[in-house]
Amino acid sequence: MTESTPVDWELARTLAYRAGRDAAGGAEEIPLATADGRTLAEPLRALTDLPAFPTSSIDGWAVRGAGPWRPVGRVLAGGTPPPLTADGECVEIATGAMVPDNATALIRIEDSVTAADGRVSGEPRAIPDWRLPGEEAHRGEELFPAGAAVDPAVIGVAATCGYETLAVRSAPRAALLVFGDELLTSGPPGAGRVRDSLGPQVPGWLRRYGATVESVHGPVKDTLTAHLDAIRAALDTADLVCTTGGTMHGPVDHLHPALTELGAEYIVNTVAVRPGFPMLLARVPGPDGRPRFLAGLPGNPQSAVIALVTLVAPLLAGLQGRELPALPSVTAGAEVAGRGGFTHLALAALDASGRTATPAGHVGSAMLRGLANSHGFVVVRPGTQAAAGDTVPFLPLPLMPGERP
Ligand SMILES: Nc1nc2c(c(=O)[nH]1)N[C@H]1C(S)=C(S)[C@@H](COP(=O)(O)OP(=O)(O)OC[C@H]3O[C@@H](n4cnc5c(N)ncnc54)[C@H](O)[C@@H]3O)O[C@H]1N2
Ligand code: MOO
Repeated sequence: MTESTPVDWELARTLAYRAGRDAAGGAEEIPLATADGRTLAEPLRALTDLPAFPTSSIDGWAVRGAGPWRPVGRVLAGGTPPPLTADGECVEIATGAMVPDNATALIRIEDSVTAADGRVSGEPRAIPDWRLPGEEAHRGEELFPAGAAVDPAVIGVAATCGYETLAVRSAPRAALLVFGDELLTSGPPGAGRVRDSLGPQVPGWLRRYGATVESVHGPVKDTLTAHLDAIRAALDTADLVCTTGGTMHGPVDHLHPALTELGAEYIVNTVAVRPGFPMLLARVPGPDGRPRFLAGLPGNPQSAVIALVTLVAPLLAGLQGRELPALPSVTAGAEVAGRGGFTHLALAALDASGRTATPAGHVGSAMLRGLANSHGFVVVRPGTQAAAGDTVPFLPLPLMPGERP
């Protein structure tokens, strides 16, 4: 039986993050439109001035000198206009069109009058109605550093600059193995059997933390041989294998013996956190010599999610070359008990302002109802407790906008 001293919760996050960062994957060049959710492997620099040319922001007239002006042509978006050659000339100009050389002002169509002889008069606005080259960015300027998350807006900026592809970190590949002969994969629970609630749930969390999910298998039979075979097969294609259940030392808990057999090295073996303390993270030699990781998530479903937010999220952040996110502070909406020498992660829902977190109900480690009604966890550090009104750290779940009322 493997006895170990639980690692402080903050330290466990840091150790998981560093392990990921030290093994961060290579870079790949992928089409821009497919880069959402990835991480920049190199700084993104402006390829040209932005805008790249003086650009009209109105429909109207580009004029030279004092009016009235004689129209000598028309310039539409996409064209390259000839210069205005003399004072008193103007061209009709469309929004987005390149402003001709020698233009001294732009006049909005609604601010202009065209006389019977065709000449145009009018007043330019006080704030010029065109955008100058380099107003948004200068050629070569760093717009986002390496390690920045790519989101739709970043993709938009890259497209504006003229990129077709982006150099991004390879997405970590994850696999999930569900242990437990008592688990049903269909129908309602009863007669000693429970439904597997982690096989269907964990892949979604892994994807939200930036991993691709290569395979999900389970329930894996409760024998050491079956565990070993399943872990070895998963390691063939995955950088990270997550297992659920079997983290303790019961008669059919085979994870620790399997890790010994595989020559794994513990990065974290049990964490001083409630719920979730039997969680673990190990480095396993991969078939190609590159390090692979195994995260042992406890079988109790809420504890499994706590292991994801505690160990797997930082590991994946590190593997993707991202920063370890700092925890925001919120106000506790009610008292949150401490857990002695352990950190307490208490499920809580944020109010509409996002600043006050009120502890949820139905938060037993075997329950998921509290999780599904929470935005994350209030963090109560060892030897402390939180009173209503106290400022406390908050560990958010990776939710999408609109997923909680
Ligand atoms: N003697 C002790 N026993 C236990 C302790 C302890 O300190 N001393 N700690 C408890 C804690 S805390 C946890 S957490 C669990 C962790 O156990 P395992 O990781 O070995 O998980 P299992 O024994 O396989 O399962 C525990 C529990 O969770 C249910 N389960 C498992 N997998 C799933 C799943 N995919 N979907 C839904 N439910 C699942 C399983 O049926 C058990 O009820 O150990 C405690 N015991
Ligand atoms: O991790 Mo256990 O409760 O702490 O379920």
